[in-house]
Amino acid sequence: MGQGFEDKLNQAAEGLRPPPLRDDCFALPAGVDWTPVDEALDMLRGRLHPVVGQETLPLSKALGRVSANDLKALRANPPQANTAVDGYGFAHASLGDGDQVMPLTKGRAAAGIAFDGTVPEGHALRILTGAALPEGVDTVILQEDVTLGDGAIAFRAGIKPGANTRKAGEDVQAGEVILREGRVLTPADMALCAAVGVHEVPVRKRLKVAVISTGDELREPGQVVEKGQIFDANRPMLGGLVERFGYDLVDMGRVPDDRDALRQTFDQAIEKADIILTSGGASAGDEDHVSALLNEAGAMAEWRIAVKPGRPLALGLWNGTPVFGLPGNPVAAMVCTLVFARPAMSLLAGGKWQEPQGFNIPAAFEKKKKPGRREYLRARVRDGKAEVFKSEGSGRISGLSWAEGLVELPDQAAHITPGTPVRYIPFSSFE
Ligand SMILES: Nc1nc2c(c(=O)[nH]1)N[C@H]1C(S)=C(S)[C@@H](COP(=O)(O)OP(=O)(O)OC[C@H]3O[C@@H](n4cnc5c(N)ncnc54)[C@H](O)[C@@H]3O)O[C@H]1N2
Ligand code: MOO
Repeated sequence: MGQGFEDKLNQAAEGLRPPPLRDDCFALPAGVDWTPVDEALDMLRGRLHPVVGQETLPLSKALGRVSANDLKALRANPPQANTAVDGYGFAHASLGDGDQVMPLTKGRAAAGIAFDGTVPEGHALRILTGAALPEGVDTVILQEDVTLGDGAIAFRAGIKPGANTRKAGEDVQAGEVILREGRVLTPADMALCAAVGVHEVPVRKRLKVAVISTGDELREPGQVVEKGQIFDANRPMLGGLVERFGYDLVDMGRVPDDRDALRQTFDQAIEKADIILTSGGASAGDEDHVSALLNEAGAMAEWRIAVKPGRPLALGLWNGTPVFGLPGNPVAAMVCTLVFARPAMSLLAGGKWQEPQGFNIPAAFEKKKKPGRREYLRARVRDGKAEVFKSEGSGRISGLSWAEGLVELPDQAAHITPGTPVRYIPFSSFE
């Protein structure tokens, strides 16, 4: 290396100083448009629609599926007036004043075994819980409130008309809409459908979600690892979330930091899936091939969302199939999945936009938060207070496992001290 070269280098270096360290290395760069979380969510909400077809399933197979139509009751619940207790039934209008003594009619009414006949005025009939009210009965007295004699009962004055009975259709009327289109069927919904005679349900086909991990450093758990290599933690996590959400997981494995390999995997994934979730390579580094490839496809939006963790979220379409390029850091990948991909997938699956239900509880921690972005902290509730994980490091997977939900801190500045109400969202609220 000659003297000339060194002179040139010195000249070039003149005035060249390393940049000062920033006291907040997450400060928002000037001139970059950071999209607030709510704006990003509104955009997803406005732009996505169902992409899956329909099928009709027997009720027994419909748990967790998305209803494709409004469902109507084929029959009322209860279908006929019946008694809520074991006791004696009669017509209230036939009661005289004061305490009562009533002769019993022969026979009885039990659930599923109707009393065939009319109970004469001034008479009572033995009746068991769930039995349809026979002709001549509109009121039932609890068996504990009567003295049973030979062929007659005695009871105190004061029973109200209709006591201890359920009216036909008091819960659901025949023809009433019981569940709206887009409803994800719960075990309770199964009971409701069954009760009103709905035994077949038009549902959306299951959304198929491809999951891909990207990065040269990744190996499969159980494989031999060399220096610099790590086990792929995001894929089992994202696969687990997809299955919890009730979608079909299409596991596309790991792809190295190689644009052609990723292109091939995307091509294969869109044959098998309705949406692709990738993790890693979402920002704009030399090896961030997810964003580069989506960019190349011309249908890429690199969303720099004002959120922590999870700033780089690459959204794009690969031949019309949506791709969520999640950040590589596992904590960011999970938070972005819950906050952004979860409601988006729900719309694609024919369901409703999902607003996670959070609630305000006192903080058990202290934190000063700067303005300008929303923050999600790994959290759990103990003794009615929100505890947060000891570190906010985005690679601290143990904290994800420790947590049972997230504390959501608002976009603006906040100084949280123990006792300050904070919004806690349990993980279960995202399912
Ligand atoms: N100069 C800058 N560098 C980084 C910035 C920035 O703003 N300027 N943002 C940081 C943030 S925040 C995040 S998050 C990451 C996101 O980047 P990528 O999505 O491109 O992710 P990678 O660089 O591929 O990986 C990040 C990190 O996560 C590990 N990783 C990736 N995949 C997995 C996996 N399947 N299982 C376990 N761990 C995984 C990877 O090894 C890296 O350590 O960028 C920051 N950089
Ligand atoms: O905030 Mo990144 O999105 O560290 O994980």
